[in-house]
Amino acid sequence: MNTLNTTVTSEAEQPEESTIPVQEERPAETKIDEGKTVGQPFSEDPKFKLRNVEVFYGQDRAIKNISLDIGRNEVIAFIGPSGCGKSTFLRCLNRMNDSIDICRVKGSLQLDDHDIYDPKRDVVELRARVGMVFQKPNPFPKSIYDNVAYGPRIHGLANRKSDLDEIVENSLRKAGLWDEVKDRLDATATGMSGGQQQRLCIARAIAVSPEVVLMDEPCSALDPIATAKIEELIAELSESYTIVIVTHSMQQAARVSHRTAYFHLGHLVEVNETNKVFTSPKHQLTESYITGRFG
Ligand SMILES: Nc1ncnc2c1ncn2[C@@H]1O[C@H](COP(=O)(O)OP(=O)(O)OP(=O)(O)O)[C@@H](O)[C@H]1O
Repeated sequence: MNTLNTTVTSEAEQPEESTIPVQEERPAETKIDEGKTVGQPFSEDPKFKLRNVEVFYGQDRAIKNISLDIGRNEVIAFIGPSGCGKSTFLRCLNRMNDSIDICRVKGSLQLDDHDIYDPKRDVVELRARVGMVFQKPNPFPKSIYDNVAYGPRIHGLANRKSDLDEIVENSLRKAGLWDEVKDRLDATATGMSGGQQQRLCIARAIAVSPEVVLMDEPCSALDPIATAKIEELIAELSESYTIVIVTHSMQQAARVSHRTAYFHLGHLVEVNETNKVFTSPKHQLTESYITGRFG
């Protein structure tokens, strides 16, 4: 994991600029070459192999010829200024963009060497394998137990009540929530704190045994203590799952991810090991962003 700033602390306590050491020499790359990403966008034996990906909203091209591998059991952070395409690219990975009528995805997107956009693909099954946690916790207005049991029930993962109980308990344990809720599993989930609700959403996502968890700014609605809990959880989950996290917090990217990808105006400008991105960025746009000159 990164060597920059491993202590989990609140963003409020740390101005973004203060912990980012800046290299003495300016990065060599200055221009954006469409389709070219500096650093290490490719890996051996990737979980996701994404090539020449373009995403259009109507006539507008939001993602511009991006190629990237995402490794197995890797935590990769997507960073970049608002509107640069991080969420759009993330949502391609489990076809969440399908629900937006004007959205069109081009290029080759493979999960374990199989086309994610194959028209014959079962999208419900895809989303069980590639789960998602959103910015705002969105538990169902049901009990804590039923939130976690929902996915396993619809996917037929448990034949007996005792099997379902076991899945619910294990998922809540992995999400670091079991001890807080074990005596009130029948209570309604919407009565929990924001941080608890977000951990419940993580438990719900992992209850169907996904291989990948996508997280779109999972801590942006949480206080520093709840944020720290989610970050600890990401570190634990990374032993079993591939995790892709969109974040506006560079400290968070530095704390939780192995690699960081810097997006700019729909381009993937730079990808590298997280500590390299933050200590010796190869592209001037990355450097400008991480040193707070824009974004
Ligand atoms: N549903 C949509 N319809 C039309 N355009 C959209 C839609 N969603 C996103 N866009 C556009 O696509 C571009 C990329 O947006 P996206 O939300 O992916 O960026 P982002 O980097 O995640 O931004 P933020 O950090 O603000 O969440 C922006 O220009 C945005 O306006």
